[in-house]
Amino acid sequence: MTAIRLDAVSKVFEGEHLAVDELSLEIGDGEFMVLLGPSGCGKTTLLRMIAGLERVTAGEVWFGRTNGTRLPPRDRQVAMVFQTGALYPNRTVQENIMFPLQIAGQDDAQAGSTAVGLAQVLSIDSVLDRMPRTLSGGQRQRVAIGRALVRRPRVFLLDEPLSNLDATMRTELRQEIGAMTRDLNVTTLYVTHDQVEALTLADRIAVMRDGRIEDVGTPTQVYNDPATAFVAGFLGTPRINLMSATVRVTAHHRVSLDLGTQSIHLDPTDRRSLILRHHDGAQVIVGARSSAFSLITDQDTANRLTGTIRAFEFHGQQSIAFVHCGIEVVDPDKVGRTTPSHASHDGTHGAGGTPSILTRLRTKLARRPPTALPEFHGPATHRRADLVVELPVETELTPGTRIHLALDTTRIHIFDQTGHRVDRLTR
Ligand SMILES: Nc1ncnc2c1ncn2[C@@H]1O[C@H](COP(=O)(O)OP(=O)(O)OP(=O)(O)O)[C@@H](O)[C@H]1O
Repeated sequence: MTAIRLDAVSKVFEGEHLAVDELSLEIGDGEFMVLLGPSGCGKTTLLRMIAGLERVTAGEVWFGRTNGTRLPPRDRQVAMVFQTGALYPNRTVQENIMFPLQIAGQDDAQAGSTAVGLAQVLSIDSVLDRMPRTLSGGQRQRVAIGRALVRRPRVFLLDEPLSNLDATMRTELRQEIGAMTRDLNVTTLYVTHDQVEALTLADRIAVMRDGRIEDVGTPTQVYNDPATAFVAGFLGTPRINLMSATVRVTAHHRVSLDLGTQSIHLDPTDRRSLILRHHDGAQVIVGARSSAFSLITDQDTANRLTGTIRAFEFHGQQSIAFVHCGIEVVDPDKVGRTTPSHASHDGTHGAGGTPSILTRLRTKLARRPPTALPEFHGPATHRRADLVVELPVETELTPGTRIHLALDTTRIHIFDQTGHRVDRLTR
């Protein structure tokens, strides 16, 4: 069953800032959904609209079969934890956790014993009598989580709850949050811009950009089969290489991807050949993760790219080479942003055919001078033009060395000029 359904939800701040743009999303009962996206894409705003802390400008928020769009926060059975869990400074840990139960009318003994039980699960039972100011950041977050969960909410919302913790504490608490929410079977929406948190915690990830969702799926789906170049670029370290290419089709329907000074050829049996063979001359973007390349010595290998090492870094488990191949490399953050995403379509009309605030806002945004918008191809800085390649740690290369790389074409993704996949497998 669906626990939360967002139906074309939008938020406009101060009459002109479109923070969330007709966003639709369903979260299943007991599901752990992670909302992942860069700073400012609207994650917190969306969470606050679900909690009822922010009014929606348009669209609807459903909790199961109840339309909760206009419900006051206290009637939504939603609990929220923020970046820094705000605690009552003059109450002990136990008093903080049991407080929501007391407010709900439970007697002190019962509320106290529930709080102690939850504190044990959260590994803070040894600090029950301490005041918040004497706790570490991680302990404070645990108390905030305990206080949020003590009333068994229908929906648990977490807004970057680990961002102020050190790396060790982050990993520890991350695992505990995952285990606890699954044990309690509480529907959870977790906001982060950290891809590791998203990939490790989520049942499904929704990747947000500019107030919209670009992709939703399991961690494996969004990582291995991303919907857009932006999603491909947001997940994975090092970031995926996006190469500007032109499709070339020979008389025998052999497809190659012309990268400017070099080219790669697709196997005739590769399904991408079948997709691209009718698109001779089309401009595409080829996505290849750094691990899809390997260093070769044989100059005759098909799909060989030649380049010069610009920088070479030791990363412990592997080495990373920055290779100048003379190929135009595309910035994932800029693809598909030639116009503001929210200006690209209209259609939202108020009653009686009057353009709604969203339609008027989109028109206004579309009229802005193009100088305000990012360019499709950024200036070809040296760094942007490098391919980033993962090599075995024992490899030793110095800047200036000329190398040959084989590209495993079965692992590439093909995007159109707007950054949408043309060779998607799943979903
Ligand atoms: N109260 C407000 N008034 C005006 N603009 C706002 C308000 N709150 C948020 N915004 C704007 O809405 C956009 C989305 O903000 P939001 O905080 O939801 O993003 P976010 O993805 O959560 O970012 P971060 O990861 O940095 O917290 C931003 O451009 C932000 O400046």
